[in-house]
Amino acid sequence: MTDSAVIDIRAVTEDDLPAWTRTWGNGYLRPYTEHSVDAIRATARQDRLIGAFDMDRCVGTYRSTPQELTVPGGAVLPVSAVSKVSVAGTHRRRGLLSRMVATDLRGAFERGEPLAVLDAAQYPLYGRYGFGPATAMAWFEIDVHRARLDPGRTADVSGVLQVDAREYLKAAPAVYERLRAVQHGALRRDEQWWLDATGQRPEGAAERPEPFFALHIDPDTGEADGLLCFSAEETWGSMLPRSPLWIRDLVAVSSRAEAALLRYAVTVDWVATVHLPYRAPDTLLPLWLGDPRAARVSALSDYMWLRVLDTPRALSARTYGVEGGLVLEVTDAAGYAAGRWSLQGGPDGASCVRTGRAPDLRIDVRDLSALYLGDDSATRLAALGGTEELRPGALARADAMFRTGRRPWSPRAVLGRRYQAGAP
Ligand SMILES: CC(=O)SCCNC(=O)CCNC(=O)[C@H](O)C(C)(C)COP(=O)(O)OP(=O)(O)OC[C@H]1O[C@@H](n2cnc3c(N)ncnc32)[C@H](O)[C@@H]1OP(=O)(O)O
Repeated sequence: MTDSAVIDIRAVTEDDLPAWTRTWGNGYLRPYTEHSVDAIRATARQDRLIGAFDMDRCVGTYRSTPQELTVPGGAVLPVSAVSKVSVAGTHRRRGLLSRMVATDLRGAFERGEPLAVLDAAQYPLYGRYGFGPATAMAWFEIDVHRARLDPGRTADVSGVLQVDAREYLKAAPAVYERLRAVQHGALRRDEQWWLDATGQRPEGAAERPEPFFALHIDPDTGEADGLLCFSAEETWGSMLPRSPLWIRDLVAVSSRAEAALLRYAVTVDWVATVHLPYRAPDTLLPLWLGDPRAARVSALSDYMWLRVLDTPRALSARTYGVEGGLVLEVTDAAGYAAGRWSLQGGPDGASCVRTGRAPDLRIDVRDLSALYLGDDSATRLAALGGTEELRPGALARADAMFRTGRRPWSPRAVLGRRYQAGAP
C-alpha cells in the first residue's frame, strides 16, 4: 500500500476528469454513465476541482465553487461552496480528506473568500476543520386527508397558474432572486442550476424526468411571486388513489403566494401524501393548512455548514438584532479566523477590527461559524463547551445581537430520482 504522504493532492486536469468522476460516483453510490463526465464539465467551468492521486490513479475528489451567500441584513458575501467530497474505499482513514480540505481552505483564504459553506453528508466530518452547522432543515410529510383542505370549498388557490418548463424558466429565476435578496442563508442559483432542476439539461435528462410546474401571479402587479416544482407518481390501492407527491422546490416572496402554492400541491387530485423537504424548522408552511398537525416532521437535522475564514469581513457584513459591542477572542487551529476582535454592531450595520482590549467571550471558530447566520445561540454553545464567557453578561449580549427573528434558510431543490426513493 502506498504511503499516504506520497499521494499527490492537486488540481484536476481535463484528462483526469473521467477517472475523477468515476471515483466520485463510487463514493456517492452514483453509477457511472456516458453522461457523467459531461454533467460535471457543464457545471464546473469556474470551479476548483481537486483530486488525490496514488501514482496515476484517482483516489479522492473534492470540488469548490465560487458562490454567494446572503447574510443577516441582506448583504451578499462571496463564499467557497464545497461539494463532491469523496475518498476511495481503498484509501480511507489515511488523512486524505484532511489534506484536501486544508488545500482548498488555504486557496479560499488566499482568494479572499471570507466564508466557506457545504452540505455535510455526515455530521462528524467537518467540525474538526472549523465548520459549524449554520442552518437547519425540517422535512415534512403531509397527510392530505388530515390537512382539511376541501378542494371544492376552502382551498384558496387563486393566482396559481400551471405552466410548462419554458414558462417556468422565464419567471422562476426572478422570483428566487427576490427571495435571495432578503433571505439569510440563501445561495445563488445559476443558469445551469435551473436547467438541472427543471430536467432541461441534455446530459442526464433520462435520469431526471421532467417535473410539474406552477407559478403564483401577484394580482396587483401581474408578476410571478412564487414558484412550485414537484413530481408525483400515479399510485392506486384497492381502487383508491394513493399517489405520493414530492415537492422539489417551493419558493415565494409573499405569504399569500406561499399559502396558495402549498394548498395547490395538497389538493392535486389522486394524491394521498405530500412530501415537503428542506424547509427552515420555523417555516410557516404547515400553518397554511386547515390542520397543521397533518404536516408531520419526518426529518429534522443540521443542514448547511459554514466556516469563517475572515473574521472582520464576515462579522462586519451582517447586521445585528440589537445595538451592542463585544470583544471576541476567536481560536482557530488553522489560524485563518483567529485573533481578538472588537465587534460593534446593530440593526443598521457593524464594524469589526482587531483589538488589544480584554475579551468578553472566548469562542472557537466552529462555534462562531454556527452562530454566524443566527441559527444557534451563544448560551447553547457555551453549554456545549466551545464558547466561554469571560465577562458576565457577554453570552446574553451575544444572543441578543446574533439571533435573527426568523431562522436562516438555505433553500434547496431536490433533483433526480433519489428523492422519490424516499430520502432522507
Ligand atoms: C460536502 C460533502 O461533499 S459531504 C460528502 C462526504 N463524502 C461522503 O460521505 C462519501 C463517502 N465517504 C468518503 O468518501 C470518505 O469516507 C470521507 C470523505 C468521508 C472521509 O475520507 P478519509 O480520507 O477517510 O478521511 P480522513 O482520513 O482524512 O479523516 C479525517 C478525520 O475524520 C474522521 N472521519 C473520517 N470519516 C469519518 C466518518 N465517516 N465518521 C466519523 N469520523 C470520520 C477520521 O477518523 C479522521 O479523524 P482524526 O483527524 O481525528 O484522525
